[in-house]
Amino acid sequence: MKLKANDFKLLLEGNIKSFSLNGEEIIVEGIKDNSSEVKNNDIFIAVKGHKADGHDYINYALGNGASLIIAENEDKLPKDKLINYIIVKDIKKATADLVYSLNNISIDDFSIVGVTGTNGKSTSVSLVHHILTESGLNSTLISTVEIKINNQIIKQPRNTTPGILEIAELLKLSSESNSKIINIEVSSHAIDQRRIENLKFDIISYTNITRDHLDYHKNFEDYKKTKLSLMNFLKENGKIIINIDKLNKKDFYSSNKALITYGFDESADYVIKNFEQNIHQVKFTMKTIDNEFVEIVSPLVGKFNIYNIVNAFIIAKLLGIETELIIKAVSSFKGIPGRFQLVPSSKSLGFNCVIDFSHTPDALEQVLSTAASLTDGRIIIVFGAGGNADQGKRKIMGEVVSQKADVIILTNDDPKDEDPQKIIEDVLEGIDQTKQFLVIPDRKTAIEAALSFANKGDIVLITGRGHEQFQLFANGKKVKFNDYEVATKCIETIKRGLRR
Ligand SMILES: CC(=O)N[C@H]1[C@@H](OP(=O)(O)OP(=O)(O)OC[C@H]2O[C@@H](n3ccc(=O)[nH]c3=O)[C@H](O)[C@@H]2O)O[C@H](CO)[C@@H](O)[C@@H]1O[C@H](C)C(=O)N[C@@H](C)C(=O)N[C@H](CCC(=O)O)C(=O)O
Ligand SMILES: Nc1ncnc2c1ncn2[C@@H]1O[C@H](COP(=O)(O)OP(=O)(O)OP(=O)(O)O)[C@@H](O)[C@H]1O
Repeated sequence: MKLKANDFKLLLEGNIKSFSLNGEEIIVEGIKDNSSEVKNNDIFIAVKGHKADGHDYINYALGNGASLIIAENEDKLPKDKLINYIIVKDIKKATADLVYSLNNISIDDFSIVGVTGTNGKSTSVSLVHHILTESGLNSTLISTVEIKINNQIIKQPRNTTPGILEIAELLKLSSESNSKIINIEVSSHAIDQRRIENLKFDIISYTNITRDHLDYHKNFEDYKKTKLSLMNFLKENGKIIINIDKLNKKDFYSSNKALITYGFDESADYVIKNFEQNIHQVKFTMKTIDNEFVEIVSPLVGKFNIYNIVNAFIIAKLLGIETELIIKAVSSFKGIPGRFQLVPSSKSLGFNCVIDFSHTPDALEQVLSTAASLTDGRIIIVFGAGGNADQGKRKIMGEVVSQKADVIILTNDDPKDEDPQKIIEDVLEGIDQTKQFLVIPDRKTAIEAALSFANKGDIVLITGRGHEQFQLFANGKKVKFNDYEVATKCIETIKRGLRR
């Protein structure tokens, strides 16, 4: 594609501070914001980030063949050569305007569903995607666990919500596959960093807002404000869905037309009733906004998952799916890996082992309460806290676990760049040391210990890392480690020992 100065003026209307375009036309093959990905005739967008400043890589991008530099800071342009550049006031707006226009992506062609909240995003969007595809509709899923168009995996996610250029690429691919419904998880980081620039949501769903990511956000109020600001991206006739048991209606648009509520609270538009569960399934009744009574059976377990199911039900209804189809699809959705995932082989040892991704105080509380309601035996938990993340939540996680578990084994999660011992000490501050507890930093040994302690009827909960495949240590060290696989192997070893 060849673009002239006037084309850029139109595309970046009102955003240009200064520019210098040498020659008649600029050849544009692609748009990149990472210098190492730049190829001949790509535009390089220089972004000042949290770790690095893209402006420092302009020379590198030019060396890779960039045909044009778009940046915010004119002082950082190379002074020793004649280059094509445009200085803009707002780099995120410029990125979104360019990438969507040059790829002919019209946001209005899509129905975009955004799920946000501290916990329950991946489960909710994945279930919506399952309901849509089971009902014969094309759908795109953008989540922490996977990125899929219909049943085809497109790529492994790096973030919960990808950056502007990656979202644009996924919308383009979706369009080519005739998938016009986009289900995307929206993290608070993504809202703050404007990764969702130019998107317009048909539906925005809030699962809950509890403590997390206070390493990034100044305080809880700032975190909540960021989450709530997602409503600015709602289409004019869009809908907001909230869990009324967990969130305050007053924080959301007051217009009853836009807001749909669910919960056990009788005042909700969708009221959950008569819930019962065992380790394999939940069953409940739901009174819908149309006063229908719907019976739901799902292999997902836990009261928190009932919320996720109802959330997905409402989204699917708003997208036009028939109630009967939704009920059928919900009953066949086995969940996503590492979310209250049962390790079936533990059954033969007389106890249940469950892998769960809880890594916030609220998620731990939900999962421990669920486990407690499912057994008269003990709850043995293997848990830790992640590095490079909210340090203040560690003590609270220790307190929650002390209140709800019978045996606590404190271990390493993903320490990342932090000293694992320091993380353990932060969690220990919250642990009730009169409880039965052990500190076993090596995660495999901790899992082995928990599984060896378990008696008939107990539940062993292994939390914090869910589906993750690698344990992350300092200096980028990655060690293959999946909780489900490790637990399965340990159970096999215990069984072999018993047979001898
Ligand atoms: C702190 C943070 O959130 N960073 C995110 C942010 O990166 P950034 O823009 O700040 O990037 P940076 O590394 O400072 O670099 C600045 C610029 O220089 C460029 N650069 C850099 C190096 C180089 O050699 N050449 C070059 O051009 C980079 O491409 C970038 O454009 O924007 C990137 C693109 O969207 C994200 O991938 C990246 O996520 C990092 C990897 C991350 O770990 N983020 C976590 C905190 C996060 O976002 N988590 C949330 C949710 C988690 C949850 O739900 O629990 C998520 O949405 O994933
Ligand atoms: N609705 C909910 N309320 C509270 N806790 C929940 C809820 N749904 C799931 N959880 C807990 O949170 C964990 C992560 O679930 P899920 O992946 O769906 O959430 P998420 O918001 O996408 O988190 P992440 O972005 O970190 O993956 C689960 O393993 C469970 O412990």
